[in-house]
Amino acid sequence: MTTLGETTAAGHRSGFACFIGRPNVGKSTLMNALVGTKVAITSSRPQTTRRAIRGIVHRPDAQLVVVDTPGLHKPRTLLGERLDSLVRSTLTEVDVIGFCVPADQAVGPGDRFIARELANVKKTPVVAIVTKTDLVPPRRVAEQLTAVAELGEAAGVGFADIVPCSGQGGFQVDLVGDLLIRRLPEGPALYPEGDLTDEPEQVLVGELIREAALEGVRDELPHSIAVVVDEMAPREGRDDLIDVYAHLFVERPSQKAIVIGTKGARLREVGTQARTHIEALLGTKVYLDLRIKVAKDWQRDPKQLRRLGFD
Ligand SMILES: Nc1nc2c(ncn2[C@@H]2O[C@H](COP(=O)(O)OP(=O)(O)OP(=O)(O)O)[C@@H](O)[C@H]2O)c(=O)[nH]1
Repeated sequence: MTTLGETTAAGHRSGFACFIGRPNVGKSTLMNALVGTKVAITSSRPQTTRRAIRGIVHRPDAQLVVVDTPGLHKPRTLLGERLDSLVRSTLTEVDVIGFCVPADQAVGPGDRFIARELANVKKTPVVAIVTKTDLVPPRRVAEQLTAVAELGEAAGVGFADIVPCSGQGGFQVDLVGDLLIRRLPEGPALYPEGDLTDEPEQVLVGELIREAALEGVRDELPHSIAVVVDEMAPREGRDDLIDVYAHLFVERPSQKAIVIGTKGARLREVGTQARTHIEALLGTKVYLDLRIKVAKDWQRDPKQLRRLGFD
């Protein structure tokens, strides 16, 4: 479904990265600084992975896709006995990991816990990033770089690089990008250039809604249901909520009544079920605005078919 970019020039690199670190160490800020725009999420599903995509760094020589590590933003999970399996599998599936440790706090048990976990992920290179350097004097940054190097040695993680940066201040953000990209395999762009919203994901979301609507309906109705996702975007000022606006089309008013159900009960159920699945797909909370419309005999109308995505 995704059109691959044409950039297959020799030496072009592409792949996936994730950031890991204690809560509040500046992972999201750094990700957004790297991507260059405030993309809370653009979520697509490359190959079979179920990771939500946080953003894509497009460069002439490389494409770096930053994926989310679900759960790690939540202190309870992070400081718990173990990382959940989803996070573990993310760590093994990406090409490079950025391990964030803030410059303004001493290396502590939380960092050591993560470092030990990273030591188990043998195949994936880890770039250690000392974040928030703008908050401390240079001497302190230097001390923290040493402390992080020692942390790596003690835990048995061989850091590929250790780099100081400030996502907020824009200090060495490009260098962080360079160091991550250096660890990616050679390959063509995975997403079209400039593409941060992605239609394929919208198609998948539409499918989830259709699936929920089909549950329990019989006869010819399933073929009469089509879903179009009109818009999907992060809620302004929030990076943990995505608004999804969708229309569910049926062919006749009688079908509309069936889908809506008594006092709207069925449509509400469809919405709830679809939302749960979309949230699992995107790895974030979702507000779903689902409306139903009659598109008379759309299956026989070429114009309607095109509009509903059946080219
Ligand atoms: N001074 C300064 N503050 C920063 C920097 N990066 C992040 N912050 C601040 O630190 C706080 C946490 O930043 P986030 O980017 O949300 O950190 P996070 O690691 O993604 O946090 P969780 O999602 O909770 O794990 C916010 O108040 C940011 O504004 C930085 O480079 N310098």
